[in-house]
Parts: sequence; structure tokens; C-alpha cells
Amino acid sequence: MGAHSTDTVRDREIAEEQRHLDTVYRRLEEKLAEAEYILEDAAKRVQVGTPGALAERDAQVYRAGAHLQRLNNEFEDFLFGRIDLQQADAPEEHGIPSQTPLDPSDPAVAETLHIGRLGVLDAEYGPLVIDWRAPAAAPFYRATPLEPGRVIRRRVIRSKGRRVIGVEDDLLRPDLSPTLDGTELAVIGDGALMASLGRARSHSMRDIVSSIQKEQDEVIRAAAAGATLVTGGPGTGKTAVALHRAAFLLYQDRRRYAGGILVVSPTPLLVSYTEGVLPSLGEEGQVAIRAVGSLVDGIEAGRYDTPETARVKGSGRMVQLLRRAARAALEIGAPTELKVFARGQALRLDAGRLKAVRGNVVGSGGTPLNLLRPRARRLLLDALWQEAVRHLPKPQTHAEREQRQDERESFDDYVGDEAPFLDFLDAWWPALTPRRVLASLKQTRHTNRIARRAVTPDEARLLAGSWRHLSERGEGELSAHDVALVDELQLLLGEPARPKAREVDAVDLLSGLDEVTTYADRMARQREREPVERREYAHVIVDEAQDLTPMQWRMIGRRARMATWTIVGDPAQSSWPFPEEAQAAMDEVLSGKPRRRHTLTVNYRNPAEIAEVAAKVLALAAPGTPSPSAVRHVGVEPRFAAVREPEPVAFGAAARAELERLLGEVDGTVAVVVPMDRRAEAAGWTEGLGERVVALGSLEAKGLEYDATVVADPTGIAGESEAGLRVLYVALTRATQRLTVLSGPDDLPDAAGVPALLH
Ligand SMILES: Nc1ncnc2c1ncn2[C@@H]1O[C@H](COP(=O)(O)OP(=O)(O)OP(=O)(O)O)[C@@H](O)[C@H]1O
Repeated sequence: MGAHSTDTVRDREIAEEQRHLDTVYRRLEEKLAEAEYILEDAAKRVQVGTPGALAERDAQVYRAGAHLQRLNNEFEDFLFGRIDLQQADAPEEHGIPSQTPLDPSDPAVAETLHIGRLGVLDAEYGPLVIDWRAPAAAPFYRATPLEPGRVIRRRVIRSKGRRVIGVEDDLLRPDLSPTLDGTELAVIGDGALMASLGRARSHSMRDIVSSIQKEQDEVIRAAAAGATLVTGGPGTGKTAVALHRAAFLLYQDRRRYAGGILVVSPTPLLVSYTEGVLPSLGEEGQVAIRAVGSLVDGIEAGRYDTPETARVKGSGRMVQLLRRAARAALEIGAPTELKVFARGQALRLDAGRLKAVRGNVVGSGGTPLNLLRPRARRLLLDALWQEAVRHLPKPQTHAEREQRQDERESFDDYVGDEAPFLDFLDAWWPALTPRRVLASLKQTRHTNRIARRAVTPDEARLLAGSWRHLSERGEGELSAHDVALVDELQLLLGEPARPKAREVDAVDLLSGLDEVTTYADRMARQREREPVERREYAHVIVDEAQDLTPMQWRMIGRRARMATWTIVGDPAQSSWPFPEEAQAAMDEVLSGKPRRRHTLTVNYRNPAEIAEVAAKVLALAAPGTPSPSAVRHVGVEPRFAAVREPEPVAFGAAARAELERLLGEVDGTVAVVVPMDRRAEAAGWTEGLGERVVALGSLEAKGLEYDATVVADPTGIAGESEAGLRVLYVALTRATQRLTVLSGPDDLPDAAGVPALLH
């Protein structure tokens, strides 16, 4: 009887929400018709009006189009929340309702707000749905029984398409026996929220808009200025929060942030996993999510460096090495003699002279080398001219000086345009590209020669080895660490001159500095015309920040000179071995910006059973770091299995059998995580198992999650680098339901079934 009456109450409440949702959809359909009308109308209209008005109209059409598309795509959970509020103590101000109740002991609900992905107004401009990012929606996420504010009841509404299927309530004022329209307020708890945490995972992340928690909401809505730094263990929602924050910033100040938010992600895998979240929040196109290896246009990092090589490439010492490498690259294969014929004589600059000229061209300034080419041309002509007039007496009178000047000008015109001189210039001051400079470092001897104290001979050898596959021009695949070096080199080199630089350019006749600025100006104008990708952002969000090397921080910093920041990460998951060095690099990039710190404490991904195993590794990997608390129990302990035979075939068979077993246990995705050098092997284990299964190298698992994971060869992962235990910690924290740890003969489990490493 009791159950029956609860069901009736639940049905009644669901029906009530259904009525509201129906009203919302009716209104949305009206808006849809309106949007269609605007689109048609705009298409018909001729192009008149000021550019500003036209742009505004384009924007309107764009918005209407986007709206249309989104409504047609039919939202899941378009409307997901509701709060019932007490009477406010003050009228709302600037659209922000007061959060304090007039009378805290008043049990009556005075106001009900529905919260959804987008704001919807009724025909009288009353709110049918409030955008989740609006200030009025904040209490939905912030209210707690200790600090309820005006909220009496918070409700999460679950729907499928246009049908409401469930509600889940939190009563924030159990002391009140609250009422709504004179009847007792119903409170339904059907576990929808916990169910949603336990749902099967797919290969794309979902938004968390209906269940953002208070500590997360505080990050999402934090002021934009300066830098917001967020730490938290695995599964605490750092990535989710970072993405929701992007949507929030756009909502709050669209003009400022449209097109100007960059999200830097550690791997392309995490980019594709998270890509769908912003569109599901109604934000399409304005936010660029890019892997740290894809920040330089035209390059997609596809190689992995060994941990030893990565250590060198990521280090701030590379700046000095690259500076020298760029200069040295100019000299590789450079001619050692310049000979031209002019004024009836052979003029010659020998190696010593050329060296002196080169020194003068570079001077002490930091002008990018490619921009110095006009100066190189001029100083070479100077040197040749001095040769030409060496035996002539100095001009004495004004007339003589004028005459000499005229001769000089025609000398420049004549010599400077002749093939021998131009060919020489091309070879002596070639247009350098970052790739070409990297390729120059593939010769260990050369690298060693220029390395001097920047890197050790051993490190020079590692670097050279990692670039051996590049062609002379630097064609070939690069690593994510190389991309940061390319970016640094781009700055040191400047844009290479255009190939048709052979025409005489009046600019060349000006003095050095003018040449440089004029050239730069010309390039700038050119850039305006060609739609190249944005290089500066208004806000930069860094995910998995603990992994960035100093060189990567510099690269990101160059895209954020005017930006505000959100930086999320977990030092305990860092695969970079020198946290202090990375911290210093970050400090430099953020210099002077005020910082706001937040910590996230609840693990929403891993069930407690898995979190417990991970905590053991955490204690070894980052002693003293608190584990986030896991909110869910699945009632199944992680499995420890071991393969005693040393043959890889036996290990592979065991891994595959385990994957097959897990596929039967969970509805969603399954991953096997292996040491980086066993990736190819692991790909074989998963062959034919279908789309739900993936094989990942330890570093590729960053940020991802699966229903079930097999962590294969944990000792191998832990031994990969100095940061190995932290990488193992990452691997162990990927699963939402099931975890199997599969060890080899070198780490057999003890009597309790736990491998020694995990003690
Ligand atoms: N408030 C929430 N409601 C529902 N699900 C949540 C909430 N917060 C986080 N989650 C879920 O928890 C999982 C982990 O979130 P996320 O990947 O953002 O964590 P993270 O801190 O970035 O983890 P890691 O450090 O391991 O990369 C995701 O599936 C996310 O959807």
C-alpha cells in the first residue's frame, strides 16, 4: 500500500513535469518557426546598410540557424532541473534574484524555477526555462542542507526525447514540512543521479550539466580574471568542469570570448573523447580544443619520444640549444667565398671577411634570422663596395662625395641583382624553417658541437637519434615535444621570405631597422587577408596541466599573452619528472596574474573498490597526497591475475581472455592499458573484438575512461620512467565498473592475490 502510494505520488510529479516540458516544447516550436522566418527573410533581403548592421544581421542569421539545427536534433534532457524557493527578502536586482529568504521558517514555496540547457521565455517574456549558466540557476548547484539559501527542494528531471521519465529530489529544508500551493511538497528519490554515474560509457564524454556539484560549480562560475587553478584527483571532474567553464564564460561575456577560447588537451584521443561536450551545451565552434601536439598549424604530432628523450626536449635548456642551432643552421653548407665581377675588377670576400659580415648582420639583437636577410644583403654589398674602392683615394669635396654616392648606388643596383650575388645570398643566408633546423640536429657531431653546456653529450645523442628519420628539409613525423620546439623556432626564425624575393624591392634600400619593421608590417597585412588560424586567445584552458613541460608552457604562453586562464591538473598523475621546473615555467607564463585556487575532492568515476587499489599506488607515487573520496560502490573487487609463463604469446592469450570476459560483464567500453613499448603487441590482442574495445599505451590513457579496464604489465608501466608509478596510477583509475590487473612472471601475486608492486 505504501509502495503504491509512493508510485502514485511519483506518477503525479512526473505528469506535472511533463506538462511543463510540453509547454516548453510548444514554445520552442514557435521559436523555431520564427528562426525559419528570419533565415528566409534574411536571404531575400539585399545587402544594404552599414558593415556593422550587416555583421549584426549575419550574426542573427547564424544564431537562428544554429538554434534551428539544435532544436531539430532534439535534445536529450533539454530541461533537467527545478528548484522550489522561499519568498525572497528583496526584489531581484539586475535580473539576479536575492538568495536570502524573507522568513527562513516560512514553509511555503513562493517561486519555482526550471533549469535547462538553454533559456526559453514565454510570449510574455516570463522564464519557462532558465539557462543553467544564468545567475538565477546557481542555487540549483550551490544549495546544501547547511546553506540552503532560499531553496527548499531541488529536483533533477530525467527525460528521453520529449518524455519525462523520472525525477529525483533533494529536500534542503527537512525541518520545515514545506508546502506548495497549500499541499505538502512531495519528495521523490529514485536514485537517478547514482544511476547516471554508473551508466555505461561510450567513446565520447557526456556533459554533467544536470548534476554539477557545489565545489565544481564554484570553479565553473569563478571570475574570469587572472588564473583559476584547479587540482583534484582522478575522476573528480576536472575535465568536465573545464569544459563547462568554457560554456559558462561564453554565456557570461560572449563578445569577449567568442572564438577566443583555447582548450589544450594532452592527447588527440582526449580531444576526440571530449569534443562532443560543448556542442551538447549549445556551444559550437567558438571553442578550439587542441592537443598539445597540434597547437602549431599544419603539424599533427604522431610520434612518441622515449621518456629519456622527452626529458631533454621538454627542458627549458632547449631554448639556448635552439638559438644556437638556428644560427648554426645558416652556416651548414654555406659558401666560404664570394666572388663577383664589377667596375672592371674581380671582387672577392674570403672566409674571414664573410664571418665578420655574418657577425655584424646578427649583431646583438634578437631579430628573427629570416628577417635579417635584407640586412645580410646590404652588409655584403657594403663589404664588396669597400673592396671595390679600396685603392681609391677618399673623396674630399662635396661634389666628389656626391659622385661616389651615385657610383655606390649604381654598384648596388648592378651587383645586387646579378645571379652570382643572388645565388650566393640564397646559399649563405638561406630561408630557414623550423623543420630544417631540427633536421640539422640529426647529426650527433654537429649537435654536440653546438650543445656546449646546454645539454650533455649523452643528451645530444638522444636528440640526434630522435630526428634521424627526418629529411634534410625536415620532412617526417614529429612528436608532441617537437611541436613545442618548432613553435620556439618559429619565433627565432620569423616567417621565411617568400620565394619570389628576387624582385628588387625598394624596401631593401632602406636602413636595416626600417627593413625589418616594414617587412613585418607587410607580413602582418598579408596575414589579415589570408584567414589563418587564430594565434592569440582571450581565455586559455589547460587540461592535465601537470604534464606540460617548460617548453610546452612557453608555447601555450605565446598564445595567451592577453588571456585569462583556467588550469586544471593533478600533480600525482604527472608523467613529467621535474615538477619544480614545470612549475617555474608556469609561473613565468602567469607572471603577475592573480590566482584563485580550487580543489575538487570527490571521485565520480571509480567505484570505491577500484579507488582503494589506486590509493595504494598513490601512496607510493606521491606520498602524502590525499585520495579523492569515491562515491559509488559496485560490489565487485578488482581482479588480480598473473601469467607465469614468460612467453608473450601466453600473456597475450590471457589478456585477450580477460577482455572477452569483461565485454560480457559490462555494456559499454573496455580498454587494455600497456607500457608504451607494448602497444603494437596489445593492438593484436584486441583484434576482432569490436568497437567497444581499445588498446592503449600508458601515456595515451590520460584523461580517458572506460567501463572496464585491464591494466597489463603494471611493473612494466611503473618501470617506464622516473614518473612510472604516477603513470600507473593514471592507468588504474580509468575504469567506472571493473578493473583487472594482469601481471607477468616478474611480479607474481602473493598468497592474497596481490602483486608485490601494489603492496
Ligand atoms: N557532477 C557530476 N555529475 C555526474 N558525473 C560527473 C560529475 N562530475 C564528474 N562526473 C563524471 O566523472 C567522470 C570523471 O570526470 P573527468 O574526466 O572530468 O575527471 P578528471 O578529474 O578530469 O579525471 P582525470 O584526472 O582522471 O582525467 C566523468 O565521467 C564525468 O562525467
